[in-house]
Amino acid sequence: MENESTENRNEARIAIMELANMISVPMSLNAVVRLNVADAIWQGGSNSPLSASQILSRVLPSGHQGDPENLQRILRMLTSYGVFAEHLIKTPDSDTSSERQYSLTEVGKTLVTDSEGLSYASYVLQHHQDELMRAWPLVHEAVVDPTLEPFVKANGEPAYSYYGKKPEMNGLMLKAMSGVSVPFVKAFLEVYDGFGGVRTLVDVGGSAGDCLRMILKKHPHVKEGINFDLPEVVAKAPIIPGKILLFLHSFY
Ligand SMILES: C[S@@+](CC[C@H](N)C(=O)[O-])C[C@H]1O[C@@H](n2cnc3c(N)ncnc32)[C@H](O)[C@@H]1O
Repeated sequence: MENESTENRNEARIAIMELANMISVPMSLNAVVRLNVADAIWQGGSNSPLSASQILSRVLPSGHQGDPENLQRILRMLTSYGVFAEHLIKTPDSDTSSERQYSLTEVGKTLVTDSEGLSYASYVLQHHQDELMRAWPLVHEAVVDPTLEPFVKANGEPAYSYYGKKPEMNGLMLKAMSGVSVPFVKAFLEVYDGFGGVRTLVDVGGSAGDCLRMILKKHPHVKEGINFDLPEVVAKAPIIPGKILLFLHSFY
C-alpha cells in the first residue's frame, strides 16, 4: 500500500466514508417528502426562500413547533445534493449573523404536487417502504444464492404479487408510476412522431394507463389501447369506454 499521507489516500478515505454514509441522502429525501417541504416552499409558484422555522410553521399543525435545527440539517444535506438552494440572509438586528433560507432547485421542483396531484414524491416514498428497505441488507445473499431475490427472502413473495395484496402499496406504486411517467410522456409526445398507422396499441405493464391515455388523446387515429397489467393494478386504472381495454393478466 502506498504512503497513507498522500493526497490520493486522503481522498480515498473520505470517499469511502461518504459512500458508507450514503443512506443519509435518500433518507433525508424521504424525510422532506414526508414533511411535504417542497409544497410548503413552492406555494403556487412563489418559491420564496424560507428558513427551517418558517417551513415548519407551514407543514406542522398549529401549536406544533417541531425542531428547526434538525430540519435545517436535512435541508443543508440535500442542498449539497442539488435539491434545495441555500440563501444566507442577513438578520435585520445584527451586522454579523445571517439566517439560512431554502428555495427549490429544478431538482427540488420535481417534488412539488402538480394540478393533477402528481409529483416525484410518491416515487421517493415508494422506494423507501419498510418491505423494500428490508430487502437491501440481503443483497449480498443474491450473490451467494441467486435462487431467491432479496425482496422474496425478506417478504416471502415477489414484489408485484406482494403489492397486489396490499392496497396501500399497490396505490402508492400506481401513483409513483404516474408521477414519473406523465411528465416524460408529455415531453416525448411533443417530439415523437411514430404512431402513424397504429390502430391498436398495447402497453405491457401500463400501470394506471397514463401513457396509453395520453397517446390516444394526442393521436385519435389510434382506435384502441390495451393496458396489459396485473389484475390488482388494472382494477385501479381508469377506463375510457370504447378506447382503453384492460387486460387482466400476467406475462409470466
Ligand atoms: C415499473 S412499472 C411501469 C409502469 C408504466 N409502464 C409506466 O411507465 O408508468 C412496471 C409495471 O409492470 C407491471 N407488472 C409487473 N409484473 C407483471 C406481470 N407479471 N404481468 C403483467 N404486468 C406486470 C406492474 O404492475 C407495473 O405496473
